[in-house]
Amino acid sequence: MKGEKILEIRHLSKMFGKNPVLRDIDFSVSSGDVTCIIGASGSGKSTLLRCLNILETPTTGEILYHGEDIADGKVNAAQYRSRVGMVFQSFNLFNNMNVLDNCMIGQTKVLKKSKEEARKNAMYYLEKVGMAPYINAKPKQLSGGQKQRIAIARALAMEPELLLFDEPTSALDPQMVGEVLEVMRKLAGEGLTMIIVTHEMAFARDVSTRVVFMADGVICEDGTPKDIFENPQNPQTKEFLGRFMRG
Ligand SMILES: Nc1ncnc2c1ncn2[C@@H]1O[C@H](COP(=O)(O)OP(=O)(O)OP(=O)(O)O)[C@@H](O)[C@H]1O
Repeated sequence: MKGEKILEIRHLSKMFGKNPVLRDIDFSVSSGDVTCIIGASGSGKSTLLRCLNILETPTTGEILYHGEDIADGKVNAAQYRSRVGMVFQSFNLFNNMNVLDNCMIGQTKVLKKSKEEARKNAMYYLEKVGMAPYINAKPKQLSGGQKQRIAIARALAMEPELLLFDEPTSALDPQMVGEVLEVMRKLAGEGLTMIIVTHEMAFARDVSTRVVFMADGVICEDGTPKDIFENPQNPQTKEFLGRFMRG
């Protein structure tokens, strides 16, 4: 249901050794939100996203998924990830499988769907990202932009409640960035709930419903794209966006 709270993060901190990478993070995500997380390199954006996908364990704090703490080591990570999916910078496709099998395996193994149903579903989402003609190809035969569109179709085929994107265009050649952003823009338009860590400021400004600015492991500012891009309040946000505007 639109507006229903999906994730609530409370007092989340993460240390790598003695290095505090996330400090007292509080924020929540509701159905229909398209949240872009922006900030300088090393500010902790990817680490936060990885905590939300149980790829990192917070040092302290809670991550509540519909009220249940997923940071306590007790949840079934594969089941959770079928509800809260993730798209990675480096695609993470199975290179020995063709495109169709990449988009079916999670559905048959984790969701226990029949092959027939999984294939139908995979085709639907491959169609959506414009990759249906490539079902028999192996990832190594495809461009970075095509691989990322398959990774997105694979994640969508699980029909997640929330999809996390960790710098999905950072590993792509410039001419392929647009094709992936276009797919993401379409998904946002269709109401998919997304959290996107990105350095694509124009995308954050134009597509998101909400922008979170991070610096040094802290959320400095959290608001609408208009708030953040036209009237930032925090000096670090101003400085960061000023640098971006100057190119
Ligand atoms: N596994 C790890 N072990 C030790 N330190 C790590 C690890 N992962 C990340 N870090 C450190 O945590 C800090 C935050 O990294 P993170 O990748 O979350 O930042 P980021 O904002 O996503 O940066 P970028 O925009 O460059 O991807 C950095 O100082 C990084 O070196």
